[in-house]
Amino acid sequence: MKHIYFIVNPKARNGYCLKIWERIENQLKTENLSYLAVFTEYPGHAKHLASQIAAKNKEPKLIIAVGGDGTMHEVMNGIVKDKNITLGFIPGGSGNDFSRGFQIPADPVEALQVILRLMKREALPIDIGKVTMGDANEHFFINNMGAGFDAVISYEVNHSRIKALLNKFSLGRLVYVYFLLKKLFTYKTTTIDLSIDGNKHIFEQTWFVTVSNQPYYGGGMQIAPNAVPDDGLFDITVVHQLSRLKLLLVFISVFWGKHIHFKEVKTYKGRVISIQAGTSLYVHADGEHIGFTPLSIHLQAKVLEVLTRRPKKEEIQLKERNSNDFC
Ligand SMILES: Nc1ncnc2c1ncn2[C@@H]1O[C@H](COP(=O)(O)OP(=O)(O)OP(=O)(O)O)[C@@H](O)[C@H]1O
Repeated sequence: MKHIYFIVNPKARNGYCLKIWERIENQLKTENLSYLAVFTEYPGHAKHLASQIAAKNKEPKLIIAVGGDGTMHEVMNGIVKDKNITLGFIPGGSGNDFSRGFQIPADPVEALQVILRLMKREALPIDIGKVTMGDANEHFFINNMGAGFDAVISYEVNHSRIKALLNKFSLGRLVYVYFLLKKLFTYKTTTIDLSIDGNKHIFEQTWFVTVSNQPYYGGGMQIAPNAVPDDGLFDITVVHQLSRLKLLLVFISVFWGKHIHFKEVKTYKGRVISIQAGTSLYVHADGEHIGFTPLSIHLQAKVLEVLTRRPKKEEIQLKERNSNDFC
């Protein structure tokens, strides 16, 4: 049996995650499991803790991030080069897009029970993205990254007091709507040079570009409804040449993944992507601000093992083929 470690961000969901952890701990007592739990003390600490755990010895370990997508992002960045780690996630944040995309229950105790069941089976090896920017650091993403308007919004969200206020009333997801409306009338679109697997595209008046490994971001928006995390491809979405008013319409449709039918929304699939713009654009990875364009992204195929209820890509394809044969 793998050693189990929990990395808990007590500040996720503006402190509510600590209460979530107490519920999980109570459940763990009834399961009679041996585990170690550590708490983050500052931004970036989850990455440090995860890499320390991974470096302890070469035995296979299960690390479970308890927090939001930012916590999962940090934990993943801490262990990405270690082959002996399986990652799990218990949603304790405000957005929790990892759990949506990887089919982990929204209720933390249910999520724990699912994880404890999944750990007895094979984990799913998934792709991740490596972002290379002007700085010396490597940044990896597990859900998605974005450059432009969406990254400005996620920057504002993460630095706002309103998030805390809305979280108090369990309305944390609305904070994205608030900042979208706030920035909508002042944001300046720009020309973007996008290269996807060597094919060059130029987009005028671009709002943003996202590169997705799974469908969800921004607290439940299906920005890339067809993204599959173990297919060796990213789903790229470009939103450009759109009036401010129509952007609102597109925004509403994103919750159902219907935005891809607008002519101003372009979608591609690819492995190696570079993004350059006339001005330096804000960039986020998994909703965390990581810097500014220009940048390049390389897909790392099936390098990370995660606990998920998502079937393997091959199983989904087989099911689809069987149901087509039946029709
Ligand atoms: N002890 C701490 N004190 C302050 N900030 C912390 C601490 N531990 C982690 N953080 C920071 O908290 C931030 C938010 O965490 P996280 O994204 O997990 O939660 P969230 O914002 O509530 O959820 P989501 O990203 O799903 O909306 C991260 O940027 C992380 O670096």
